Amino acid sequence: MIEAIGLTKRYGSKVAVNNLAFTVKPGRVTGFLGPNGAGKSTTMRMMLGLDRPTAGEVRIDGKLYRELKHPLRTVGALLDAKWVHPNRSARTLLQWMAKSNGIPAKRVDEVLGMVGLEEVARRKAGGFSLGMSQRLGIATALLGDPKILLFDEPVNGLDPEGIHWIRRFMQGLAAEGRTVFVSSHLLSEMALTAEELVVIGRGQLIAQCSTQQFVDNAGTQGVLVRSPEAAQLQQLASAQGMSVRSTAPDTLVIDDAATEQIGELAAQHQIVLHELTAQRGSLEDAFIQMTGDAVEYQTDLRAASSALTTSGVAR
Ligand SMILES: Nc1ncnc2c1ncn2[C@@H]1O[C@H](COP(=O)(O)OP(=O)(O)OP(=O)(O)O)[C@@H](O)[C@H]1O
Repeated sequence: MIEAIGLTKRYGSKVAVNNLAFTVKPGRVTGFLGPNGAGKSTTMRMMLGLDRPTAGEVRIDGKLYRELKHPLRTVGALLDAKWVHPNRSARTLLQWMAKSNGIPAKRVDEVLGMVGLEEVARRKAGGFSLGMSQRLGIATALLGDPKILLFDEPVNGLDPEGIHWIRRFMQGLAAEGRTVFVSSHLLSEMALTAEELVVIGRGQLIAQCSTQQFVDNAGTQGVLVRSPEAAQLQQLASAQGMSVRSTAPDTLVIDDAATEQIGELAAQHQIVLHELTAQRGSLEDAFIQMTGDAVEYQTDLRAASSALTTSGVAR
C-alpha cells in the first residue's frame, strides 16, 4: 500500500504538488490521472525518494522510502524508459542491477522471459525501439519481485499492440495482489486499464474513487427517451423544471434526470415509451468537467480529448 500524506513540493514560487493525500491499495491497478503539468511525475519521484517533499511524506507499506531495507525488493518503478546505458546489453544491465542489489542472477532470465525480451537480451539496449525499452524498464522494475509497482506514463509513444500488452501486463500484476500505480494523461487508456483513480490538477487532489464512480459522479447524467408522444412528455418534464432537448421527432434527451423519474412521469400521464435509457458521460467528459479550472494548458487537453474515442467506461 502507498499513502501520500500532506505531500507538498515547491520549486521556488511554483507549487508543483499541493498538500496531496491519497491511498493506493493492492490488488488493483490505480490510475494516476491529471492534465500535463499537474504534478504526477513530481509525486512519483517523491514516492521513490528521488525528490524531497517540501512538506508531508509518502509511506510505502508504512515506511518512508529511505527506511526500506531492500528498496528494489519493495517497490519497482518505470519512470523513464530511455534511461538505459546505450552500450550495454539488456542482460548485462539487469545482471549488474541484480548483483548490486543482492538479487539472485537467475531472476534476470525470469524477468526477461516475463516481458518477452529473451531473444534480444544480448543486443545493445541503445538500439532498442521505444516498445522494447519500455519492456526493459518493466523488467528492471520487476527484478526485485516487488509488491509495489509505479509506472510513469508507460504507454507514451507506443503502438496499439504495445499499449495492449502493457495494459494486460499491469492488470496481471495487480491480479497477483500487487499494488500497481500508473500515471497517464491518456484518459481513454486509463478507463480501460484502471479500476481505481487518483485524479489531480495543479498539484491538488480532485478525486480518489473507482473509475466507474468518477464517471458517474462527474459525467453528464441524462436520460434518453423515445416515445410516440414525445411532445407531450417534453411539456410535462419542462413544467417540472427539467432541461429537455428534442433530438428527433420522437426522441428527447433530459439532462440531470434519472430513468425512474421519467418512467414514473410517463406512467402518471399514460404516455407510451419505446425507449428509456440512462446516458452516462465518458471519462473525458468527467475529466474535463472536474479538472476544468485546474488545467494549465486548456487547449492541449481539449485537443487531446477530442482525439480520443471513448464511450463510457468500456472494459
Ligand atoms: N525541477 C523543477 N523545477 C521547476 N519546476 C518544476 C520542476 N519539476 C516540475 N516542475 C513544475 O511542476 C509542475 C508539475 O510537473 P510534473 O512534471 O510533476 O507534472 P506532470 O503531471 O507529470 O506533467 P506531464 O504529464 O506533462 O509529465 C509543472 O508546472 C512543472 O513545470
